[in-house]
Amino acid sequence: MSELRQLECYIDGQFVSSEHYFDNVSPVNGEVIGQIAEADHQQIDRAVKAAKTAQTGEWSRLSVNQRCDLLHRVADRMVERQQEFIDAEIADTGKSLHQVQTIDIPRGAANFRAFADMARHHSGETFITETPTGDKALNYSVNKPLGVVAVISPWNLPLLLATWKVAPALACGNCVILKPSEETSSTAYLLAQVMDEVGIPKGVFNLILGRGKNVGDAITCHPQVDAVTFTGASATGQHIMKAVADTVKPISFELGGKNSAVVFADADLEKAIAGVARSTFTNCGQVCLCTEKVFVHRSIADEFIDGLKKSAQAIKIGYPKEQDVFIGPLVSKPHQQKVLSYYQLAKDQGAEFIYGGGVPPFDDERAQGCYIEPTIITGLGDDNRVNQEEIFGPICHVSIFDDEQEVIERVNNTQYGLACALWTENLSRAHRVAPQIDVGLVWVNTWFLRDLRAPFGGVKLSGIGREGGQHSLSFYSEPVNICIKI
Ligand SMILES: O=C(O)C(=O)/C=C/C=C/O
Repeated sequence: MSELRQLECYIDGQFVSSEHYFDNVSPVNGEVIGQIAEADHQQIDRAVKAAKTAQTGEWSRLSVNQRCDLLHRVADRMVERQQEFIDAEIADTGKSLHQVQTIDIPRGAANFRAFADMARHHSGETFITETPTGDKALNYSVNKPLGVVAVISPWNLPLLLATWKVAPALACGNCVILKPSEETSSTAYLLAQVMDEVGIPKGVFNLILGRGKNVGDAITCHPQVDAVTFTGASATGQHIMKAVADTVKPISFELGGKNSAVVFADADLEKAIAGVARSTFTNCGQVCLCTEKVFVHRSIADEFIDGLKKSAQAIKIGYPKEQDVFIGPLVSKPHQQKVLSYYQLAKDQGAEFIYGGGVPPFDDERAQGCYIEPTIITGLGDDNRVNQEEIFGPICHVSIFDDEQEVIERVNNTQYGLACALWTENLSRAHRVAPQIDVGLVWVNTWFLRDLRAPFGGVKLSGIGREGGQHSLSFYSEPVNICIKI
């Protein structure tokens, strides 16, 4: 961990020091665990220019197979260094060892392998054309890289979400400027080391560190940045969209959510209780796909709520590496204050607290951390701010419904449209209801079960576009139609 005491930018194949640094603070106990560089605009310009130059250098002369073999080597090296990635992700986020070992870090290498393999089969289209006037032509398309892609990644699943975009961007032949969240830059720094060790040509992958407010626009608005892909808060997405509008560059946004879980009377109640507890409290509620609204059928409401409360009570909160810990702290003091402000709002609005509502009474260094209690509330209307605004913490509001059409309308009563989890053992109901929910992802009798080939993204305030499988290959490429007169 000592080498993570000072995180540097990686520009044009070199780790470079910066004039300014800011503290990396542990969310477990509030201690300063290191320093993070803050790039200046000259460094950002150098990184973008290096990426532009690399675009027409050795990287562009590699075959797709050579490029994808290199990305498999990146994955291999990440696996070799996985313990360092695990320790770094935990140091930055405080999330549990179980979560980091089973979700965050394995998906880093998996993202590189998945997109390296998909890119090998990224094909074009071919048409033999005969026009009404008797002209004949061969029309085909070739896929070219966009050029320099800015990847702006969030703090909730740092390595998973950075590689979810860096992998396909590189697999499609682009060069990348990665700007991780200032809250969680350590695994991105290790990724830069891996790129360097594997021999990704200089300038192809660049790491720019710093606080979004100081470096974000300088990256996204840079005239030689050809595309922007961002996962994070909807408000930030709106800001980026405005900032880059004059350059008309392609954007791919996976933004906020206010996701529902619906438990029908014909659900397997035990599975639904466990599934909703998982979709609400995983990663301390800090996943864009997490459940914040639960709709349960009246006939099973008491039993369900009792079961969900017992699940919340059984959650062990503690040190990330403590045995059986399910959740650690929230990512930062400001975020803890934001989530607590919604707990207070719920209290002020007269919500009934079924469980939680405060901060765990740690009497040790964790009292200086960003811990918070898993919370279950009920009694607020669908239009209440608590039920309309993304909280991004371990809290859900439970509402009762009576019939299918009613609950579909209530689930869709939101500005967001990312994910939904339906719990029913009735196949017809599952297939009937799922398409009526205005989101990008519907899970039935599960949650966060992911196929990297499937379209991933949201509608309304939850984002623009889809990534995953062919959708990533399409976003990170420019198809060119070539027409040959024959
Ligand atoms: O699982 C994924 O590929 C993904 O993108 C997850 C996003 C979660 C955002 O908070």
